[in-house]
Amino acid sequence: MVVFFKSPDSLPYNPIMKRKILIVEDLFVEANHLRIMLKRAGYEVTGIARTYEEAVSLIQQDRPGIVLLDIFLAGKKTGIDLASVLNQQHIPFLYLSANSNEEVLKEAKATRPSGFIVKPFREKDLLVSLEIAEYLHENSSESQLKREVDFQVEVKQLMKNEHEWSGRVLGIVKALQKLISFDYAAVGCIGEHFLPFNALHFLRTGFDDYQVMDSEGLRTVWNITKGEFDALMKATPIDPRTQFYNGERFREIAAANSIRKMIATKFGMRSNLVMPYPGITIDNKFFFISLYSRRPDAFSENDLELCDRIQVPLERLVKEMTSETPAPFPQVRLGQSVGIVAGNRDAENTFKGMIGQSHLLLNVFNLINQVAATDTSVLITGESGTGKERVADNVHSLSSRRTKPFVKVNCAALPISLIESELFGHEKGAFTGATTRRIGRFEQANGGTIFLDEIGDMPVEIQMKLLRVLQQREIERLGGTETIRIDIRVIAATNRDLERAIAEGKFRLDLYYRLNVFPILMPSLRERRDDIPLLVNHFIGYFSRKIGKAITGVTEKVLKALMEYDWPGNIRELENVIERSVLLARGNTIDQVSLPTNNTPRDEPNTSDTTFKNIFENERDHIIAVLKACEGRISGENGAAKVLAIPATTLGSKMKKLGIKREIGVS
Ligand SMILES: Nc1ncnc2c1ncn2[C@@H]1O[C@H](COP(=O)(O)OP(=O)(O)OP(=O)(O)O)[C@@H](O)[C@H]1O
Repeated sequence: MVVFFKSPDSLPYNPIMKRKILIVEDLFVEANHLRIMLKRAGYEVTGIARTYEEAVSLIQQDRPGIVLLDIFLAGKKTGIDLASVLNQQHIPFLYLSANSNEEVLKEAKATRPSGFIVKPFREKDLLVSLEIAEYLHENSSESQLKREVDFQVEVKQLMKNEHEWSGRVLGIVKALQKLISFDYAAVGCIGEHFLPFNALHFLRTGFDDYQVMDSEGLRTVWNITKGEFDALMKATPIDPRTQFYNGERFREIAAANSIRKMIATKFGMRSNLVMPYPGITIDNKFFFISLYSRRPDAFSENDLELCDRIQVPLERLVKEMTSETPAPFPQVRLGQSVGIVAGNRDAENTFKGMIGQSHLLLNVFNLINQVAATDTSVLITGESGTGKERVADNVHSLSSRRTKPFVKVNCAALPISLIESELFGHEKGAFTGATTRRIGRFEQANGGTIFLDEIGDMPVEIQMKLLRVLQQREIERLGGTETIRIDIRVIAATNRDLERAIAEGKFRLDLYYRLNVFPILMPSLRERRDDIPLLVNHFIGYFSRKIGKAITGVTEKVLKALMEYDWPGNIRELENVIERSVLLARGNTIDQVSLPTNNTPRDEPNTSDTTFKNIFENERDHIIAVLKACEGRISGENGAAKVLAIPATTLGSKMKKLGIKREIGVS
C-alpha cells in the first residue's frame, strides 16, 4: 500500500537518513573537512568533484542521494550549471556558498535548491540543513505523486461521465489545471474539416471557469475572415515533440503571423507549452494540447517530465474519444460558443472572502487548491494587506482539518516576555503571576491549524523553540515536566524579506526551510489592477449594506483614479478608502475619492545621490509623519493604523522596533 500522506512534519527529527552524498567543491581543504563531518554523521560520501565535468562523471558512476554544491568551481562551468543536470535527474542539492552577491544568489535560487548553507557554518547547521533538504525533497515528490494519481482517476472518469467531445475536452483542461497552471488552452486537431475533433480553445476567466471558443468563435473574437484564419492555421505548425517556450523564445515563435501570435496579442499570453500526440491522428493531423500562460516564465523542464508521465493515461483517453462514432455533426455548435462560460465552481464560493479574477490571483487559487488537502506547512509572503490571512483561512477551510480549530497568533504583537507562555502555555506557579494553568496556542490548535502571522518578527530566541516543535511535534508547558504530543498543521505568513533577515542573522535558516515547504506569494494590488473594479464593487456592496445606504457604484473619473493609484497598503487600504467614500457619499454614486496626495509615479531612484535612506529609516520617517497627522492616535477611526492600513497591533510593534515614541506624534 502506498501512503501518500505521511504527515511531512511528523517525520522523526533525529534519524538523518544515511544516504549517499557527493561533494562538489573546488577547495580541497574545505571539501575534506566536509567529508570528515559527513562521515562522522554516518553519511556515505561518494566522492569529491572539483569541476562540473568531474561531478557529472561521478554522478554517472554512483548516483548520490543528495549533492552539496559550491557555486563557484574550478573550470568554466559553475555549480549553477550543474544544478540543471541535478534537477533533470531529480537529485536534491544544497548550495554551499560564501556570502555571494545578490545577482548570483538570485540565479542560484532560480534553480530550486533544497537549501543554502552559508560559509562558514557549524557542523550542526550542515546536518540540520541536510535533514531539511531530504525532508523537502520527499515531501514535494509525495504531494506531486498524489496529484498525478488524482489526475489519472479524474481522466478515467471522463469517458463514463461525459458523452460529448467538447465536455470531455473541457474535462481534460480542468484536470490539467490542477497539475500545471495556465491561462489558455487549445486542445484537439489542427484544421476545421476534422469536426468534431478540431481544436477548441479555452480562455480561463475564473478559478474553474473557461470561455470556450471553436474556430468560428475565434474568428468572431479576432474579427478575421475564414480565409485569414486558415492562413494563420497553416502558419502554425506543431512540433511533434513536447516543448515549452518561455520569455524570449516565446516572443520569437509568436513574432510571425500565426494562431500563436493571435493568442499572444489578443489574450496577452507570454509563454507556451505544447504537448503533441503524434500517435493519435485524424487525416494525418495529430492531436495536441497547447497551454499558454500570461507569465513569461510559466513552464519548466519539470513540466516536460510531467507531460511525459501523464502521456499514457491521456493518450488512452483521447484514443477512446476519437474511436467512438462521432455524434451527429456539428457536435460543437459553431458560432454559438463565444461567451459560453464553462464552469461550475465559483471562485467566490470556493475561496471565502477572496474577490478577483486576475491571472495572478487565479494562480494563488490553484496553489491553495493544491496544498489544502495535504498536511504540508505553508509560507505565505507578500506585502501588508494583500490577503495573506485570507489565504491561510482558506487553506484551513478547504483541508480535512476544517472542523478543528484555526488558531491565529500574531508574532509581532506578542511581547517577548509573554510569547513563550502564550505559545506553549504554563503550569500554575511556573513564574510569579502564573496563578492558574494556561493552555498555550499550540495546544489550543491541536487537531487543527496554527497560523503564525508576521513570523518574520518572531524573536530569534523563540525561533529555536518553534523549530523544535515543528520537528518533534511535542511541547512542554512552561514550568511543566510533561511532554505533550500535538497534531497541527502550520501556516506562517510574513511581509518581510525572510532571505534578507537570514542574511542579517535575524531569522534562522533551518526554520525558514522548515516553514517554506510550500510557498505562496501574494501579489500586490498594483500588480493585479484588473481586480480593482471587482473589489470596488464588492466593498461598495458590503459597506452600503452595513451602513444602510443604497450606493450603486463609482463615477468613471473615480474608477480611473482608483485604477491609477499604487495602493501601498493593498486591499486593506482600498477597503478603507471605499468605506470612507461610502460614508461620505451624498448620492447613489461615489463621485469623489480621497487618495493620499503623494501618489506620484514611482521614479527611478536618483543614482547620483549617494545618501539613500535605508528602508527602515524610510519606514520610521513615514510612521512619524502619519502619527503627527493623527495627533498621536494609533488605533480607531482617526488613528494612524487606519491611515497606514495596518492593524494597530502591528503599528505598535513597528513603533517599538523602530524606537518611535507615541508622544512624538503629539505636537
Ligand atoms: N481577495 C480579496 N477580496 C476581498 N477582500 C480581501 C481580499 N484579500 C484581502 N481582503 C481584505 O483585505 C484586508 C487585508 O487582508 P489580510 O488581513 O488577509 O492581509 P494580510 O496580507 O494578512 O495583511 P498583514 O500583512 O498586514 O497582516 C482584510 O480586510 C481582508 O478582508
